[in-house]
Amino acid sequence: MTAAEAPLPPLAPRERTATTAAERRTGSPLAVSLSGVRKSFGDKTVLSGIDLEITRGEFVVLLGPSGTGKTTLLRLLSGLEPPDGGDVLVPRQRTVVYQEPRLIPSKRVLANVSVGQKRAQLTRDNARRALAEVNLADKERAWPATLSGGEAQRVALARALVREPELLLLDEPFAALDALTRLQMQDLVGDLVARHRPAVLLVTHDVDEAVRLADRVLILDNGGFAVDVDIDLPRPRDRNDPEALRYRATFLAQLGVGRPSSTRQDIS
Ligand SMILES: Nc1ncnc2c1ncn2[C@@H]1O[C@H](COP(=O)(O)OP(=O)(O)OP(=O)(O)O)[C@@H](O)[C@H]1O
Repeated sequence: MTAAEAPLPPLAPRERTATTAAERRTGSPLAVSLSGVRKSFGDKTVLSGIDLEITRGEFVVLLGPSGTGKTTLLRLLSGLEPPDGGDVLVPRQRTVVYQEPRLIPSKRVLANVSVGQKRAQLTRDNARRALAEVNLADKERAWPATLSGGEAQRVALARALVREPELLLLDEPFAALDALTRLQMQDLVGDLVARHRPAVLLVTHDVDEAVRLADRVLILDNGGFAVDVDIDLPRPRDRNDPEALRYRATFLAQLGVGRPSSTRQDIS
């Protein structure tokens, strides 16, 4: 079963009568709502009552020390992992991009982009448009094995885009790329998200990536969010901007790197 088919209840923002804090803050309808979500593996509690709202078009980056539950939270949102308790409301149209592109070696690039889609829902034209959006129009007949790592990851992005997700889940999608390609991919993803406006949850270990891309940064620690802060910086962002450096230093400190621990109050 694909994530898009997983049996989680869809959120229907237009049917909501009450306006949530997140909707008031951003002016956009809600895409994700978690309430009191708990998850343990054996006697290890990973998520101990998570509340989270993400609005349509909001780019949320999730940081946290290794093993704190970032991927578990992403898997809950994708529908691949059931919660032990609490409510998970996500849109039906959601898709995940992973660290590795997960292309089908025996299918050409265009077929990889449209894989799993019903003919009625998706024409080859849509797949071609998505490939053009990731600057790979000339690769539609290429085999995955002939692509560079960055190209393969752009095909994975096109495959996600073509589904027009309301929720885009990104699980360290740039982690395996070289530094220059990583920066180019960050810009590309930033542009694509601005154009398509899904809600986004990006899991990463890269604090610079968080400051460059996020509308909002969460740091997961000890089963809950130690930090939940809006990144109030104009785009495109300059990583050497003093305010960007201040966010960076604060997040690193919260993650136990650099100066002593800081919290949300230091930033806002
Ligand atoms: N299926 C599972 N069975 C048992 N334990 C699990 C399972 N999935 C995750 N865990 C445990 O839950 C904790 C959180 O794992 P998770 O992969 O979500 O962390 P993470 O923050 O994404 O880590 P990293 O940054 O290292 O990728 C870890 O201690 C992990 O060993």
